[in-house]
Amino acid sequence: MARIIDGKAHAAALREEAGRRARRMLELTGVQPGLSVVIVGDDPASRLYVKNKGEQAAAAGFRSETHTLPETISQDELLDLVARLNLDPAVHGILVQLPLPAHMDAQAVLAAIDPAKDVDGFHVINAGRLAVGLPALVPCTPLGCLRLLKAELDQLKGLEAVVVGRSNIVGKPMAQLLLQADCTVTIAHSRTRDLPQVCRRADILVAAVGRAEMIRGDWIKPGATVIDVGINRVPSRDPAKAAEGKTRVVGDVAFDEAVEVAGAITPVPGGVGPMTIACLLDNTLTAAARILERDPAEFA
Ligand SMILES: NC(=O)C1=CN([C@@H]2O[C@H](COP(=O)(O)OP(=O)(O)OC[C@H]3O[C@@H](n4cnc5c(N)ncnc54)[C@H](OP(=O)(O)O)[C@@H]3O)[C@@H](O)[C@H]2O)C=CC1
Ligand SMILES: Nc1nc(=O)c2c([nH]1)NC[C@@H]1CN(c3ccc(C(=O)N[C@@H](CCC(=O)O)C(=O)O)cc3)C=[N+]21
Repeated sequence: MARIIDGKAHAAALREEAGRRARRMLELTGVQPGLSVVIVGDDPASRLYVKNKGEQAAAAGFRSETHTLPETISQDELLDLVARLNLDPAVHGILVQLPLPAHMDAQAVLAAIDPAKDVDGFHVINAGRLAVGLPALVPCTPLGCLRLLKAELDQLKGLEAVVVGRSNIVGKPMAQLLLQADCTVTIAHSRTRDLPQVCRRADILVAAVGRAEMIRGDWIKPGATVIDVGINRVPSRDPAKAAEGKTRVVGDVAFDEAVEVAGAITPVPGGVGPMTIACLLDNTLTAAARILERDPAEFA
C-alpha cells in the first residue's frame, strides 16, 4: 500500500510560514504583501477557487482584494483594470483566473500583466526565465508538486520522471522544474504512442491530463511516487444522488488501483489542489520582496 501524501497538511504548514513571513515583511519594511485576484464571469467552480484564494490570503495577513467582472465585459476594459493593478503600489501579485470568456484572447491578457507581479508565472517573460534558469515567478501548481516531491523523496537527482500533459500552466513548467532538479524527464501528451508503457518507466509520475481516472494501476511502476494534478467532476457514486446531479471530484489517476502499486501518491481532493493556493501566497511574498528590492530569504 502506498503512503498517502497529505497535501492539505503540507499546505497548512506552508500557509502558516507565509503568514509569519508576511508579518516579518510588515515589521521590517512597513509593507504588507498584497494579492489582487481578477475573475470574469460566474462559473461556480472558478468562483469557489477565487473565494478560497482571497480568504486564505487574508487569513495569512496579506492585503487581499478580488475584482469580479461580468462575463460581458470587453477585453479592453479588462486590460484597463490590469493596467491599474500594475501601477498600484499596494498590489504585489496579480492573478487573472482562467479560463477567460471565449471572446477574449487569454495570451494578450496575460501578456499585459507586469511580469514582476505575475504570481501565476504565466507571462512569457517568466516562462522564459524558468526555461533558461534565471530567477522567475513559477506557476503555483507545479511549484506545489515539486514541494511535495522534495518532502517525500530524499533525492530527485537521476530519477526517471514522466509528466503526462504539456499545458503551459502545468505540464511544461512541471517538466522544467524536474529537469532543474536533475531528473530525466519525459513529457507525454495526447499523441504519445503507448502511454501505459511510457508511464511504467516513471519513478516519478505526474498526471496533468484532465481525464477522470485515465491512468490505471498497471501503468505504474511498483514503488513509484505519483502526483495527481487532475481535478475532474464526475457523477456521485450513489445513483440516487447522481440522479439529483450531485458530483464528486476525482483525479487523473485511478486512485484505488494506483494506491496498491505506488510507493506514495497524492489523493484528490486533498493533494495538489491545496498546495496550489499555498504556493500562490509564497509567490506573492517573493514578488513583493523583489519589488522592494529585498532578498525574499530576508523574511524567513
Ligand atoms: N490541482 C490544481 O491546482 C490544478 C489542477 N488542474 C487540473 O489538471 C488537469 C490538467 O490541467 P491543464 O494542464 O490545464 O489541462 P489542458 O487541457 O490544458 O492540458 C491537458 C494535457 O493533457 C493531454 N492529454 C489529453 N488527453 C490525453 C490523453 N488521452 N492521453 C495523453 N495525454 C492527454 C493534452 O495533450 P495535447 O497537448 O496533445 O492536447 C494536454 O497536453 C485538469 O484536470 C485540471 O483541472 C489544473 C490546474 C491546477
Ligand atoms: N490564473 C489561474 N491560476 C490558477 O492557478 C488556476 C486557474 N487560473 N484556473 C483554474 C485552475 C485550477 N486551480 C485549482 C486551485 C485549487 C484547487 C483546490 O484547492 N482543490 C481542492 C478542492 C477540490 C474540490 O473539491 O473542488 C483539492 O484538490 O483538495 C483546485 C484547482 C487553479 N487554477
